[in-house]
Amino acid sequence: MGCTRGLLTRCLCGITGLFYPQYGIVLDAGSSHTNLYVYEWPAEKENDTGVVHQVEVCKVEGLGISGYSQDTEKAGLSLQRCMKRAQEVVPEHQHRETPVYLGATAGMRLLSIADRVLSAVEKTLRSSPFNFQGARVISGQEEGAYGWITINYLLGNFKQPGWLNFLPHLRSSRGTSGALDLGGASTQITFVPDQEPIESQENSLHFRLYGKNYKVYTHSFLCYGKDQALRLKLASDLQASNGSLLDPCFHPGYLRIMNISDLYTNPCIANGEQQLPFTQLHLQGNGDYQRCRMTIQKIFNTSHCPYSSCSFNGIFLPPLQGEFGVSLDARYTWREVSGASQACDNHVEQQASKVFVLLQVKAEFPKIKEKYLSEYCFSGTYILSLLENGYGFTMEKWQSIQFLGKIGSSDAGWTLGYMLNLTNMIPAEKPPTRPLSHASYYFLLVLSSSSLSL
Ligand SMILES: Nc1nc2c(ncn2[C@@H]2O[C@H](COP(=O)(O)OP(=O)(O)O)[C@@H](O)[C@H]2O)c(=O)[nH]1
Ligand SMILES: [Ca+2]
Repeated sequence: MGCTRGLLTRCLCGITGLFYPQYGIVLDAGSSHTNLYVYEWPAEKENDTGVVHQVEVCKVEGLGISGYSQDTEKAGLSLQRCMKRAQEVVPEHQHRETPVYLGATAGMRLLSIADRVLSAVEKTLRSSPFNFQGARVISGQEEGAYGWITINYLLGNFKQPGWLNFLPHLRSSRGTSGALDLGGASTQITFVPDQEPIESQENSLHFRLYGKNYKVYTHSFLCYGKDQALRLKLASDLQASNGSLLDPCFHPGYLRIMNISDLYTNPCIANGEQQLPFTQLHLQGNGDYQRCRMTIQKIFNTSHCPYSSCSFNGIFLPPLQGEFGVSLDARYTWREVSGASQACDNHVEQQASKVFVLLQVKAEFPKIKEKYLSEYCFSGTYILSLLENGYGFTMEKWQSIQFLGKIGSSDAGWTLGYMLNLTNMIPAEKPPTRPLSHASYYFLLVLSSSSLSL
């Protein structure tokens, strides 16, 4: 319908344009995999809180984009299937106006040739019909901040009930939730501490959202995502071994042979390869939850703290306060956390029961891919160690932790917060409460103009 003719059609266009939901696309290029998210919101409410929601998630097949460093073209090609899926989800007449963003996280922070991979990815995204808005490596601080914004936006914690505007002195400082995100190559902790000031500048964020100021603490531990943490642990265990390891963090019956060079050609592991008199690691599982905790404990250096309080490796951490949501990737880990001691602690008397244990773990978690299943003992035990020994979540504070997969229809994770920020959908000031919504305002306008022209 052409929108250039008379007032009435122009207004009608205005109204129908308001009724079209709007869309945004974000690709989360993680160290182990990429997910594409499509978000939707009603056009006339975009500055309200809690109205943007996820309508599609497409898991990109293959590696995380940093895994294509030897063949960067494939990094771009790997995204094509999900980009096609996004074209089916977003109505065709809105493709050109729909922004698409790609944010890459820790896997790309660790890659020296990240730019080459990003330019291959950019080529694919530019060739799509959407409005390409950039592909970049986001910082650990951004990843923590946007994860915090996502969780609190979806929980409605930025929404101040309307009646409080008439009694500002009574305005409830409705609390916000802390956000914990455990990836494969990094992990983030973000929350509003009670204690002021935040002693280290690099951990301090200031937000003004919907008319309220937030002083937020965040830290991203590069190399402490669960995949890199395993490498840190093995590199430490290796120093006191002759090339074969009985590892309590793997279930009995687990066998793995690794090239030492694969372990040490990784920016997370400080050099140590040349001192080793062997080139391969023979790893055999002999699951023991408590001993596994002890071998993991070694990768958290708590020997020095230049602040009033620290987490580990000399990083400032104010006293924990409030509720915490553990986001997305850790959801998988929650299954592992709840099954950790079971997945590790199978004292095995004889060969037969080793097979039984493996089958039992498989039986317990039939849908889980073999790759993840084999690391259940380690990854479940790792998140427990990270929370308790790394961050100091004592057992009673555990009640304050919610393992979040989705909040409503939307995955918890940094991508929604990233898009809200880039599309300016979180105003610094609270939008004026409109007596009428745009749509009803237009409708009345049309009604009055058509009665005039009749
Ligand atoms: N157990 C399990 N883990 C998963 C699954 N999918 C992804 N993960 C893990 O979740 C983590 C995702 O990390 P990712 O976001 O790629 O890395 P980041 O760049 O550090 O954020 C990795 O450790 C993956 O192995 C799954 O289906 N099951
Ligand atoms: Ca991630």
